[in-house]
Amino acid sequence: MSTSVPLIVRLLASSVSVAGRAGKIVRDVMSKGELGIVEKAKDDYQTEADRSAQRCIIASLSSQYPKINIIGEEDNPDNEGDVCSDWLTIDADKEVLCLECPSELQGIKEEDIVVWVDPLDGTSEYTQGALMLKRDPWERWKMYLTHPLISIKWYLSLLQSHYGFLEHVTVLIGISVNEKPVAGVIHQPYYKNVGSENKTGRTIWGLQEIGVGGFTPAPPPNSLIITTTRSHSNPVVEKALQVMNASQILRVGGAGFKVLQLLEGKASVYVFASPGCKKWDTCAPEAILSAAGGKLTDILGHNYKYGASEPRPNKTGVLAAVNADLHNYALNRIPQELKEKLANK
Ligand SMILES: Nc1ncnc2c1ncn2[C@@H]1O[C@H](COP(=O)(O)O)[C@@H](OP(=O)(O)O)[C@H]1O
Ligand SMILES: [Mg+2]
Ligand SMILES: [Mg+2]
Ligand SMILES: [Mg+2]
Repeated sequence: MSTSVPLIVRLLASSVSVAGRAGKIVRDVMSKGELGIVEKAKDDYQTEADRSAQRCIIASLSSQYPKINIIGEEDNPDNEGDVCSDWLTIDADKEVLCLECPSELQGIKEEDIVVWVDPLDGTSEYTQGALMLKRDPWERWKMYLTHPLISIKWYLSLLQSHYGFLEHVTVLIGISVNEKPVAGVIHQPYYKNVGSENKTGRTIWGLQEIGVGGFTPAPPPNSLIITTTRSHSNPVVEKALQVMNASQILRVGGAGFKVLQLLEGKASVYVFASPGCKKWDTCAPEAILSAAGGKLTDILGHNYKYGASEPRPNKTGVLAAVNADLHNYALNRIPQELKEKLANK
């Protein structure tokens, strides 16, 4: 790769390639069927796919950009240095390499950059998607035959909903400079490309001032559609949803997938009044959403900072929208009392 390409553009191009490699690891772990689930905390799981994908991403990026501070979600105490050569990816996406460098980022050095890695966003949906894939096809038919009350239609819809969860899974690589997310990658390992392209997965990228790529942006829906957590709700999260007066609430997994829904016109606002999300969940989605003209802040309307010493939790929740007007609308609807509750937690 030519070093005449500006650092931030090279790093984004490398991140696009390595996110695709990590996505393949995520699919391979699922195909082998041994997920190696570890419960890190209540409602917080890690699988072999989270561990392996993170090792692949961190080893690949740090071998090429040794002075960049790379922070990943998972602790991998036993195997930090053990990465097979097949996982080391030094390719760079050719289309991204041709991008212009934003004027503000022309002189930056590796030391100025912090990369936030979420090797698998939507782990809860990944493990639940696995439940259905693991079942033996013969067992499925036996289940149908021995339960005459279960209609084929009902069974197919159940199957579809579990397979559907895998679509929520993403690999997130967020690039921040001077505490601000400036570029990012969301890779969706289970996205099904329709039409002539016979490949699974897609990679969306964004770069400040330049724009977004890897998908076709769509205008927001005509009515207010909110996207929120599927697996980490609580009474405060629900209260913040009730006050929105939305026409529809979509409950899906992962911060990456929810921001994809905003970018693709499936939803207009992402509301999560909980301290559960961390910097690696929001860095890449925020960078891409801002590059597309959207906005992601906490529930109080403040920007998160992405310096290496910042606390990992996004303590005051997440509020994101496809544009500043909708963000403002949602911000004004959240009661002060609820904002204070999160701020004082
Ligand atoms: N209460 C909670 N405890 C732990 N993690 C939480 C959480 N609420 C949200 N998160 C994390 O935030 C991300 C998005 O959550 P959700 O799908 O509920 O919107 C997930 O990332 P991971 O899947 O990478 O762990 C999830 O684990
Ligand atoms: Mg996790
Ligand atoms: Mg995550
Ligand atoms: Mg994760």
